[in-house]
Amino acid sequence: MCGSGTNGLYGMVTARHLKLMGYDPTIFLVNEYNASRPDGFKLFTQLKKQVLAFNIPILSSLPSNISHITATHSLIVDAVFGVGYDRFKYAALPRNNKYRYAVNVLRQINKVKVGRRPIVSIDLPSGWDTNIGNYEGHHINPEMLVSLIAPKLGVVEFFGKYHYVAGNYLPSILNEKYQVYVPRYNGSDCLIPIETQVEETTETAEMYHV
Ligand SMILES: NC(=O)C1=CN([C@@H]2O[C@H](COP(=O)(O)OP(=O)(O)OC[C@H]3O[C@@H](n4cnc5c(N)ncnc54)[C@H](OP(=O)(O)O)[C@@H]3O)[C@@H](O)[C@H]2O)[C@H](O)CC1
Repeated sequence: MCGSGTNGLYGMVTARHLKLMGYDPTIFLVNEYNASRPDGFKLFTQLKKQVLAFNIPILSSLPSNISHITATHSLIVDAVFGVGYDRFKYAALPRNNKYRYAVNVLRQINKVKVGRRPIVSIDLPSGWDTNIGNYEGHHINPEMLVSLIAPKLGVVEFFGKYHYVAGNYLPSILNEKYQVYVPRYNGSDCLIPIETQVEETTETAEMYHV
């Protein structure tokens, strides 16, 4: 599920990789990239062409029946919102807004108990605030999170099973300037596993031990 910002572009790239690895992804594009952001828009247009050339379907609307999604897909990649998410803007969106719908679909998928489909979030679980995380507690708790460059402040409360840091492209000058904590990559690795503390709640017990 891809949003209309850079996080969504990462989702499209993920779909391309999955296809090349032999999987059969479908992209649900919540909205077209904002044309007033020329660099990103160019990238979006190119990526869209590329994924279509790989025969990856791009849907602009999701089936209203969640069970249809979970029956046809074994894993959901959440690339709807990343650090560009604005919770105040979200709160002001009308009830029938497509971003709201996408976030609600993710929440519904996350609640499914029988025939559960894991969610992998890119950079931040959609609906989480960069600094304060899942502030009202009603957004998704994905099984896996891939933090880009460095984990954001808000994900200290990420209790999913897998957490990785990826995106080893922060120049040291910026690292020093902003005091960003980036764990050390091992050799040519592209990912760093971060230990997670799976919180023992009824929900996580059902998720991981049953
Ligand atoms: N910038 C970097 O150096 C890096 C970014 N990375 C990746 O980029 C994302 C952040 O990308 P950004 O485009 O800034 O934001 P999002 O992808 O989170 O998307 C915001 C878009 O969503 C639309 N939208 C709709 N409703 C809302 C809402 N309530 N709040 C915010 N945004 C909303 C919005 O569209 P508009 O048309 O409304 O402007 C935005 O287009 C980051 O998370 C990484 O994945 C990497 O980290 C690399 C470095």
